[in-house]
Amino acid sequence: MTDALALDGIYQHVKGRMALMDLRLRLAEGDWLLVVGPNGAGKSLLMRLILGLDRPSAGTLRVFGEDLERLDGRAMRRLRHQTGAVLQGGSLLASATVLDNLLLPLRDTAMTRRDMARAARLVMTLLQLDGLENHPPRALSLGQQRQVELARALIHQPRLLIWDGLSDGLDLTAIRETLERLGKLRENRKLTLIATDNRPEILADARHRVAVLDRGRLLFEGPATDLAAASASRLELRSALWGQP
Ligand SMILES: Nc1ncnc2c1ncn2[C@@H]1O[C@H](COP(=O)(O)OP(=O)(O)OP(=O)(O)O)[C@@H](O)[C@H]1O
Repeated sequence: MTDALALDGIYQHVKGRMALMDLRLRLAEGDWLLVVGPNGAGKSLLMRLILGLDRPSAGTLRVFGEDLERLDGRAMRRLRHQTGAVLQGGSLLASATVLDNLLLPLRDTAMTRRDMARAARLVMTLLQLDGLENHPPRALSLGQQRQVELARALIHQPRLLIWDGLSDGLDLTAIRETLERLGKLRENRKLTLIATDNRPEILADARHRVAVLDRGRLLFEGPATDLAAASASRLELRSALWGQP
């Protein structure tokens, strides 16, 4: 079976220094990976590479078997359609309603207005946003705005979801509940998820794979259940997670 994601020897040079070093990673379809690391570890840079927004300085990156380096514009657009992204910094259009924000990814598709409305209803119900369609984003809480961004990233039924900054606008309970809701998409459609955060607390009850990134290096990658044992014997891992030995 084709991997959802395969990174081999990825390096990224940013403004005179190496910001990502020799990253190797494989995810099967339906795998979920939480990437944790302190500020500046390189999480957002990595997400941008996976989304094809930046190109790596070296190494190979395949998404659903496609080598991003070799894709022409058309193939990249096709691949982007299989991917949804929630990035840091908030990205909702302030002048549009929640519904119009949600429909943005469907703008250039052949979908009918009716199918679009159905797709919007599905993601709004999944993320418990019903009733908010005609509100402007500023009328929503930060957490609701984040959920709208998430709904927009899911409206075209992507196979891969990138969520950079789980705790932006959401507390640990809201993150857990949201991941549980997304679990339906994993069961029904084999959604692959890569999510990042700088708070190791989000790993407390993680049931999936986790990775620890620190200063551009992947210090750990594996089942969440193996992390405690690994960090008990590795000072650098404890220090990356908790900032102390
Ligand atoms: N456009 C840029 N110009 C210069 N340096 C950059 C740029 N983007 C990222 N960096 C640097 O690359 C490193 C990794 O940044 P990145 O944003 O990926 O970290 P992060 O792990 O996502 O951090 P955070 O948890 O704060 O979001 C940092 O040292 C950052 O300063």
